[in-house]
Amino acid sequence: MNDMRQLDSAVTQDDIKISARDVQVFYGDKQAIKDVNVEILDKTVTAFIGPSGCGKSTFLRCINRMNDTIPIARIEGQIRLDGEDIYDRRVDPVQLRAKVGMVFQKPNPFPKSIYDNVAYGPRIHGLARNRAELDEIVEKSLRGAALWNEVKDRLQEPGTGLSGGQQQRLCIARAVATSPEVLLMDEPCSALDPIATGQVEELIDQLRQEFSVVIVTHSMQQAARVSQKTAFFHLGNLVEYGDTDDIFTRPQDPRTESYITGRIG
Ligand SMILES: Nc1ncnc2c1ncn2[C@@H]1O[C@H](COP(=O)(O)OP(=O)(O)OP(=O)(O)O)[C@@H](O)[C@H]1O
Repeated sequence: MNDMRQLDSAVTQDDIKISARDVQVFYGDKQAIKDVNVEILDKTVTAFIGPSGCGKSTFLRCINRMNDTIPIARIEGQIRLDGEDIYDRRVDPVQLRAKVGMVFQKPNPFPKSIYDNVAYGPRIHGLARNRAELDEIVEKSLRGAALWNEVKDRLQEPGTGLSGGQQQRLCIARAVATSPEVLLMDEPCSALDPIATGQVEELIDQLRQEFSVVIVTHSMQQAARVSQKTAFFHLGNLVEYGDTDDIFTRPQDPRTESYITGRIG
């Protein structure tokens, strides 16, 4: 069992969006995640930090069952979204991923127009009854991703023709278009310059007004800037979880302290 810090008593059951219980992940015989227990709050940005290879991305991918796509990956334990077990046999992973969207390290727009990139999810999930409704969703999502003003006059141009930072915001628009409840972001700024990084960070802060955001980051400065909660992972263990301010100023575990002061990692 990890010596994880408890949530503060002000947190109620309603605030908990995701709860993970005794989660283990294996790739073949190798264990990548060990006995992770954590509650992720709604309308909050949670940062996952820790040295390379400690399991941050593996655990993130458990939350929308992206690990299902890796044949040798096996998960034990339980992850609940609003109290529902997401690994229950009746849960359709495609539906789950509409509710729990994901943005990857490298912007990966589809080889389609800007419009069609954003319209893709709503089309496959039947979220619009007609073209006007679809137009509305596309505009709202692009506005939500702070990209509308830059692309409104060229919606039919390819998404791949945008700058890296614009492409990442397009991927965020694509993820928010299905009205997700949780947005998972795996190092979303690592391929971006400082200006584009600033724009995406500002966006993350706006997105948490609507839903729960979980971000994997190598940058402790970024974790401190964007998150309210931080989870520190080390060698597959969730070592410490708590308010971001506390993790960075008063870590309880010597491994967390070593990492934030640059002694491990
Ligand atoms: N598809 C895979 N097949 C086999 N092993 C994997 C796979 N993906 C990850 N691993 C292993 O699982 C462990 C955790 O990797 P993971 O990518 O989750 O760590 P991370 O903390 O996100 O690392 P980084 O910060 O470098 O991205 C590592 O030992 C890694 O080699």
